[in-house]
Amino acid sequence: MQKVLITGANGFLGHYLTALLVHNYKVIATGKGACRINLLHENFCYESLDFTQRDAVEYLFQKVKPDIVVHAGAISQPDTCELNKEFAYQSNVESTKHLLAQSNFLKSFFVYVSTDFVFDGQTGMYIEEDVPNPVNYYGMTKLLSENAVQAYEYDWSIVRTVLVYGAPKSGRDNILTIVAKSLKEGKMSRIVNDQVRTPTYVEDLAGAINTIIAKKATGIYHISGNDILTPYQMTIAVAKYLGLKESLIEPVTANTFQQPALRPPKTGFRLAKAERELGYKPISFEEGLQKTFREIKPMMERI
Ligand SMILES: NC(=O)C1=CN([C@@H]2O[C@H](COP(=O)(O)OP(=O)(O)OC[C@H]3O[C@@H](n4cnc5c(N)ncnc54)[C@H](OP(=O)(O)O)[C@@H]3O)[C@@H](O)[C@H]2O)C=CC1
Ligand SMILES: Cc1cn([C@H]2C[C@H](O)[C@@H](COP(=O)(O)OP(=O)(O)O[C@H]3O[C@@H](C)C(=O)[C@@H](O)[C@H]3O)O2)c(=O)[nH]c1=O
Repeated sequence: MQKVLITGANGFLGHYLTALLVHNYKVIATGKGACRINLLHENFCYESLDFTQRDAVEYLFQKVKPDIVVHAGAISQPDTCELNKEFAYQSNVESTKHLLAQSNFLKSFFVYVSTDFVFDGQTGMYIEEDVPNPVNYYGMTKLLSENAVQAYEYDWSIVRTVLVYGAPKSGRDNILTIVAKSLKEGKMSRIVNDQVRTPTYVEDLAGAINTIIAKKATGIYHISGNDILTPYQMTIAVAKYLGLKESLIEPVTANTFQQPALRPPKTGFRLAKAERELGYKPISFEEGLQKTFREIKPMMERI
């Protein structure tokens, strides 16, 4: 059975990816510090790994010799990256170089999880061949990482995705669950209505990465949902779905919603290549909402 090493396994995507890949692979889930994955499976093991530490990466790769590496770990908060550029560079770029260097000895298949934030958001609905032009430092670190991956001598794949949502098992939260909690508590939320995204249900993303590994599909793939929405439209759909007060959500423009890192105004992906080559078919945003809140209903009822 082939061995897959996953970075960022304690994260939002990492948790779902680990739970999916254990059905077909020996999974070495890695993260900083202790394991936060609630999973028991004969094909699952956890190793603590700070991937900014070159020696630690070398040691682990010599120990486990992965056939496949999925690099999902990153500092995934754009504002944190904007305010801590050296830390972001070490975490998001140098780490990738350490992982690629060790993968090179093993000729491992290298899968890198990237973002719509490599684009400037001027046109939106990007295809894989469009030219990146990041507008914030997070996007720059992800693009620099992509460039390192594309120089890798053996098989690689870059999976770009957009605003991932779902029931967080660990790792970062997402706008849908953040606003759902505020609505439940009767608090106001100010949500931008002049940014455009194609939000991605986390299990669709994990499923696409599983397919890419199974097919050893190389190159760049855009993986997201099909529905084109503003964050305001997404959160109004949440209020409607949960039967909570839409009036608690105030639409604002991005320039009044001061964030340290600029956001690309219009992103979103065209999915023709993933549909053609991977048979990728994402669920609708409506279905994604249902899945998300069915999962976290017990937590919502405790608020
Ligand atoms: N969520 C989204 O909307 C999108 C995410 N992406 C990309 O998808 C990937 C997964 O994102 P997501 O799961 O949402 O993010 P999370 O922040 O939930 O997960 C990232 C994980 O990386 C880990 N990590 C950070 N630095 C290190 C380090 N030095 N050594 C080891 N582990 C480290 C974090 O550890 P710890 O938990 O201990 O901090 C965390 O568990 C990222 O590469 C992100 O850029 C792309 C587009 C959209
Ligand atoms: C929390 C919050 C967010 N927003 C907006 C900002 C943003 O455009 C959108 C999504 O909220 P977030 O904080 O998740 O925004 P953001 O950090 O921009 O999310 C990004 O994460 C990284 C990892 C990526 O790679 C990107 O694809 C993107 O998903 O909602 C509001 O309008 N009001 C709010 O209170």
